[in-house]
Amino acid sequence: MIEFQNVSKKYDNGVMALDNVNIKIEKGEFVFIVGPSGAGKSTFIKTILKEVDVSTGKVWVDQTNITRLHQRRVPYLRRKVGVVFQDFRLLPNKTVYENIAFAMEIIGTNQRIIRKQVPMILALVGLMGKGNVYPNQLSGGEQQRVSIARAMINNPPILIADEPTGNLDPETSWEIMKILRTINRRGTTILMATHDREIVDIMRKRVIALEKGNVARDDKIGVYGYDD
Ligand SMILES: Nc1ncnc2c1ncn2[C@@H]1O[C@H](COP(=O)(O)OP(=O)(O)OP(=O)(O)O)[C@@H](O)[C@H]1O
Repeated sequence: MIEFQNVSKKYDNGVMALDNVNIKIEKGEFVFIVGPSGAGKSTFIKTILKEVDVSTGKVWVDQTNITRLHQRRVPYLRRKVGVVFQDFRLLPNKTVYENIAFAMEIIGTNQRIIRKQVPMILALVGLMGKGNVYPNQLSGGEQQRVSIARAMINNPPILIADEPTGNLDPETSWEIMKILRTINRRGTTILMATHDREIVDIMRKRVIALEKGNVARDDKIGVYGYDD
């Protein structure tokens, strides 16, 4: 589903953010990406979204070599990868329903389908009946649920979650993890970058640790393994 073959990324300032990275992630896996600050986690994620171009090596996403992908094709790549961020990134002037519907409108889905699908995804994330409220009327955990709903509404095969629990208390974080686990069990490949030790240690999933741009660990059932 995702493969990095000898991938290096050197930024213009000379920083080697990824240094000969080889990683293969199969369809349906749940993978944690951990590592100290500056280890290359964000660069790794941005590479999959083609927000950064690699310096050398090849990146495959859903059977496409995206290192060769024409800029014109990038929107199609992004449809295959839902993304959730620590800070939710919802549109403040749109309701919950409109935030999610917007993700369907921009790919040309007709309103009849949107009206049917949005309530279904709201039910999946446990927000039934919240379609008409605005993001600032919701708790952090609820906003993150909206952001997951928006990321999943077009049913991408891959979901990237970049520190999705970073702004949430432990109890709310676990509610979010339950939703991600449900989505994963339905077949979506999930990649989650995190600094949350408890979650990584309890979930017992594959853990890839990046350090200074290198894969320092890659364990089928791994642990967080840092003191921060
Ligand atoms: N646009 C950029 N230009 C130059 N250097 C960059 C750029 N983005 C990141 N870097 C550098 O590349 C290295 C890896 O950064 P990256 O953001 O990928 O790490 P990270 O593991 O995501 O860190 P954090 O946990 O703090 O988010 C760091 O040394 C960083 O300073």
